[in-house]
Parts: sequence; C-alpha cells; structure tokens
Amino acid sequence: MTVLGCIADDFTGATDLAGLLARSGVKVNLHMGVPNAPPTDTAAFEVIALKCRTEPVADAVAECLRALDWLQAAGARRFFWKYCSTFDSTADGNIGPVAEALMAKLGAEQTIYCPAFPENGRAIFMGYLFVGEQPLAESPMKDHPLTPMRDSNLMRLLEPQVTRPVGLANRLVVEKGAEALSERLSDLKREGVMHVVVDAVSNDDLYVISEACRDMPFLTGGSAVAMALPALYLKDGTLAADAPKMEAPDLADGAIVLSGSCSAMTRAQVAAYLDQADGYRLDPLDLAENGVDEALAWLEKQPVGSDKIIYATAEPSSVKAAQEKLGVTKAGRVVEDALAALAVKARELGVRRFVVAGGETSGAVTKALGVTQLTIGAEIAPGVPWCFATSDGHDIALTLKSGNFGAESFFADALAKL
Ligand SMILES: Nc1ncnc2c1ncn2[C@@H]1O[C@H](COP(=O)(O)OP(=O)(O)OP(=O)(O)O)[C@@H](O)[C@H]1O
Ligand SMILES: O=C(O)[C@@H](O)C(=O)CO
Repeated sequence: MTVLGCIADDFTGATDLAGLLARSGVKVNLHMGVPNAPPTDTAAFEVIALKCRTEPVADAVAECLRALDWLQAAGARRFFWKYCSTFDSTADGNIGPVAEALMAKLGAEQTIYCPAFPENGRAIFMGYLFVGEQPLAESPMKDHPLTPMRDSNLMRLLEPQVTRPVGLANRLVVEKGAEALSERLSDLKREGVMHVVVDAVSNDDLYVISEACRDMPFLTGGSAVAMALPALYLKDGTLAADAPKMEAPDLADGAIVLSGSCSAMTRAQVAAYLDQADGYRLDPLDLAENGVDEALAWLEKQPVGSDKIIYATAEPSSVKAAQEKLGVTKAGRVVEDALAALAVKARELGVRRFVVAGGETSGAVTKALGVTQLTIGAEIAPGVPWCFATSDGHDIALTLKSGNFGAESFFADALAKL
C-alpha cells in the first residue's frame, strides 16, 4: 500500500527526497515524469519527478494534478509536494499555485511550508530562510540563472503566489514539541490561515514537525521534512520495513560528469575535478551559433574509461552576458539540449556512469537517455544518492546532484563510490 505519494518539481529534488526516504529502509519507487501505465507493484513511498519548477504556472499545475491522479490510483491518501530547499520560484509561482490546486483537489484546508534541510545548511528562523550563515537573499542564490532569490522571508515569497492567507509557526513553538505545534496550526486554521511556514533549524525540529503533521493529507517542503515520516509510520506499524537498497549492478568502466549547474558549490566542484579530469567547456553563445558538433567530436576522441567532464558551469557575470544576448530561456535551453545530446553520445560510446549536476540539467539528460524509472542506491552526500536505471537496454548508474549539494570533491567522491 502506498502510504505517501510525492511530487517533486525537479529531478535532482526527486532523487534527494527518494534518497532521504530510503535511508529508513522502506521501499521507494522513483518515476521520471508521470508514468503512462497505471500503477502496479507500488511501494510505500512513490515519488514522481517532474520538471516543472520554471514552467508556466498553468502547465506546472496541470502536470502536478496529473501526478496526483496517478498517485491516488496507486492508493496514496497522503501527499507531499517537494520543492527546493532554497524555495526556488518566482513571484508567479510555482510553489504556491501548485499547492493550492492540489489542496483544492484533496479538500485540504491547511498545509505547511518547510524547506529546511539542516544537513545541507538550510535553516528557517522566524520565517527567514538561511543558507549556511547567510540569509537566502545574500547567498549565491541571489544570482541563480532561472530563479534568482532576492528576498529571504518565506511568507513574503509565498504571499504573491497564493490566494489565501499565509502565517508562521515559529521556532519558539516548534521547540515546545509536537502538541504545541499542532495547537498553533489549529489556531491558525481557525483564523483562516491556509498556508503555514514552519521554522526548523535542526533535524530534531523536523522530527517534531513530522510528528505534528504526519496525518495531514497534504504537506509541502524540502526533502528533509519528509525524512522522519517513514520512521514514524514504521514505529506505529502503518508500515513494515523492506530492503530497498539496490546493490550496484555490474557496470563497465566508462564515466562522465555533465554539469549545467552554475551554483557556487558546483563551480567549486567543477574547478576541483578539472585538476584530475579532461574537461570541455560549453559556451551558450557558441552553441546557439554553431551547435554541439564540436563538443560531440571532442567526446568521441576521449578514451571511454578516462576521467572527463563537460560543463557549461560559469560565473554569474558570464551567465548574465549569455542571457542578455540570448534571453534566459534560450540560454538555458541551448545548454540543456547540448548536454542531453552529449549524454546520448556518451552512452553510445560505452559510458555507463553519469554524474549530472543541476536539476534542469538532470531533467534534460534523463529525458534524452529515456530513463523513466530509477532505483535508489548508496548515498554519496546528504540528499544525493546513486540511482540505477536502464537506458536503451543497458544498465546505467546516474547521480543527479542538486546544484548546491555535495562537498568540493563530490565528482571524484561519486565515482569512487561505484
Ligand atoms: N553558462 C551558462 N549561461 C547561461 N545559462 C546557463 C549556463 N550554464 C548553464 N545554464 C543554465 O542554467 C540552468 C541551471 O539550472 P540547473 O537546475 O541545471 O542547475 P541548478 O539550479 O544549480 O541546480 P538545482 O536546480 O539542482 O539547484 C540550466 O537551465 C542551464 O542550462
Ligand atoms: O531541495 C534541494 O535543495 C534540492 O533537492 C533541489 O530541489 C535542487 O534542485
């Protein structure tokens, strides 16, 4: 029986969530896109990865409603809407509009918003989101290529995205425990507050939130607020433990790193990996004019077993220059299309391990590889597991790294782990 049906707004976010849920030992199924076939052989936790973070609002809402239908058909009665731990969105959405549409369909009167992920330095205090020790809007997220985050206050970020009132359950309440939090949520509900931002600075806070909210029909947040749910459901017998961890299949040596993330952490990771690997830099302006042939030719010349990286990762000034010339959407698209084509070429050349950095990038690459379902393997860094899939009849391993996650040595760490 599916206990929790989850919808994630990008692919790295979905593997992050699936990896944290699987830490508990329960079975997690991860689908890339809404499956075409009706649910069969379902798991306690079903996660559907969408690529809707920066889609037009109406498209994102429609796709999430389709995902909800599928998850309901899988038997789920509780649902989780996973977005980024840095609340990546614009004033138009999509976090709020999707939440309101799913709530309307489910008849849910209230939900919580908790993007905190303490193991990765995301904390919420008095409704303000911090990245490490910096408020969100002072962190490198202010320069994100698609969703620059220029305010740190989650209530102010959410308000323009929803039609119903937004409130806060602050850390002073969470600190008092699950009962106090439940009371605060009930008080807010009586006042007509439908959308409640909940503070959390530690995993203990997240546990309290899970305890208080475990039976709400609809929850929203980053991955970490869902992490404690399996343990709670196991404890009260709602769930029996399975053995979900998949041993890595036997894979050939070939590996490649494909990076389309321009986050501060990915920039450091790319620089570190270039010390040991051969690299090819993609330039969006050149791609828009001349296409991807030169990069494909470079890839063909690399030995299949060598350490190699193809990256569009660039400093904010260079991203801005490309966006000014091409427009934000086209600059992103030429890079995503190129990395997708390069992934397919790499597979044709015998590469079987793919390390991909960036959520949009991961969406483009997995789509091009025809990957629709993944199983979860070992965790490389908090929120970044190895995943296994088949592509064109071959077993492959993929890790889809959220832009900001992992240590500086992440790419080498990932490949050393398989
Ligand atoms: N040099 C560049 N100039 C302009 N746009 C770029 C450049 N390099 C990458 N991009 C685009 O920037 C976007 C980066 O988004 P992506 O989601 O892949 O990374 P991220 O936001 O860092 O990761 P995450 O969503 O996991 O946090 C993509 O659309 C990518 O194509
Ligand atoms: O929550 C996060 O930070 C990540 O899982 C993510 O969504 C990155 O795109």
